[in-house]
Amino acid sequence: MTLFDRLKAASADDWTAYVEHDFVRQLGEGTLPVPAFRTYLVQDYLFLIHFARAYALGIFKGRHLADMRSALASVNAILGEMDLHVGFCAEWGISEAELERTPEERANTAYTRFVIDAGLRGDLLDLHVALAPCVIGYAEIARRLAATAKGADPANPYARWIAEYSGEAYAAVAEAAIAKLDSLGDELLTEKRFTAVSDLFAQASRLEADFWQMGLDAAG
Ligand SMILES: Cc1ncc(CO)c(N)n1
Repeated sequence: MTLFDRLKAASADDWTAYVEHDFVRQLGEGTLPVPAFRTYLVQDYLFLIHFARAYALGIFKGRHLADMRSALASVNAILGEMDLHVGFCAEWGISEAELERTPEERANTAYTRFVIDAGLRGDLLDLHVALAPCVIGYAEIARRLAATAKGADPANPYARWIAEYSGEAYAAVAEAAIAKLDSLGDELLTEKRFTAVSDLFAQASRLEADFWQMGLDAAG
């Protein structure tokens, strides 16, 4: 069993509330109100900036060159993908100026700063456990949606989002994150520490669910 599967099993209810959130269900069915998705997209731009900062912290916290290099590659990948995200936002009529000027929603602040704090206070294992629900969760969500008729239907307005996160490139990122958790666990996890690490995973999963809810709330 991977450490990721063990963490997921220990937080089964929080995990399910995140990956099967109403926002996700409506995204898959193509019924999600556009204002909910737009709010989500703008906030996700702001989220990704802090996500890059969290990986940058991984360079700082790395004990081995390999850890520092893989964190650097992640920072590069996220910053590179910001262009894609900006382009995707443009398709939804969201300009770069709007992305820049929109204030961060509190659910976004809570989540991103929680992850950064987990890494600041702890070590690389704490940081990667706090990051796991984001990276690995999106792959799991999109894979499930892509396997449904409505999720795979090009007429679904959210088909591109589903395709992006269910694609091979993102699946490889998620697989790497699962493997990274295992190698960090081998190095740093003790059974005594499991509860604290599991609490981080559960909290990050709840904050992901709040992030979806933020989108739904914006649609009223
Ligand atoms: C809120 C959130 N979680 C996870 C991901 C996956 O990278 C994302 N883009 N946004």
